[in-house]
Amino acid sequence: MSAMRVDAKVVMLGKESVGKTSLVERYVHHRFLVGPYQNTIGAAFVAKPIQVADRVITLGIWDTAGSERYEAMSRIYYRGARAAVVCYDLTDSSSFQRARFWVKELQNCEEHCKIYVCGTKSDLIEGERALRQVDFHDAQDFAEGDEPRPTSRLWESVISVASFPSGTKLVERAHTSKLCMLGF
Ligand SMILES: Nc1nc2c(ncn2[C@@H]2O[C@H](COP(=O)(O)OP(=O)(O)OP(=O)(O)O)[C@@H](O)[C@H]2O)c(=O)[nH]1
Repeated sequence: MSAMRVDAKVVMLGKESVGKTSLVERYVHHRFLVGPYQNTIGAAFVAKPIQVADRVITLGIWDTAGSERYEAMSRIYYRGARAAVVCYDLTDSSSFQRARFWVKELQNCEEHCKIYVCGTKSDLIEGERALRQVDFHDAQDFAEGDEPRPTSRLWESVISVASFPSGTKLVERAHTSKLCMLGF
C-alpha cells in the first residue's frame, strides 16, 4: 500500500481540554462529539483533502495532546508544519498563557509556519459574559503583536468573521470553526 501524500502539515496546539480535537472533528467529520471528555494521548493524525482553486491538496492535521506531560512530543509534531492552530479557551486565562508559550516557541523554531490563534468555547460566554477570562483586545493585541513575526490571524467568532485592518479574522466557536480559513 502506498503512503498517503500530504501536501501541507498542520498542527493543533494548546492547553488540554481547550477543544483542539473538537475543532478537528468539526472540520473533518462535520460533527461535535458529546459525551465524556477523552484527552488525546500523544497525538492523532487525520488527512483532509481540500479544493484550492483548480486542484486538490491534502492537509495532514496533527492534533496534539494538550497535557504538559506530552510537551516534548508536541515539538516533534510541529516540526515542518506549514500552519499551526494555537487554541485557548475563552473561559480559562491559563489556557491563554499556554497559547502564548506555543506561539513564542513556533516563532522561534518554525520560521515558515503560519500561526493562527483561536479562542474556543464562545457558546459558554454567550449567555454569561462574566465567564470570559480572556479579553478580546488582549488577544487581538497579542496576535497582531510587536513580535518580529506576528501571528497570521486571530479567530474568535466564525459568525462575525470580522476582518481587521491587518487581515486578522476572528473565529470563536469550536462547533462552527472552519479550518479551511487557513488560506491554502
Ligand atoms: N461548550 C463547549 N465545549 C467544548 C467546545 N469545544 C470543546 N468542548 C468540550 O471541551 C472538552 C475538551 O474538548 P477536546 O476537543 O477533547 O479538547 P482538546 O484540546 O483536544 O483536549 P486534549 O486532548 O486534552 O488536548 C470536551 O468535553 C468538549 O466537549 C465548545 O466550543 N464549547
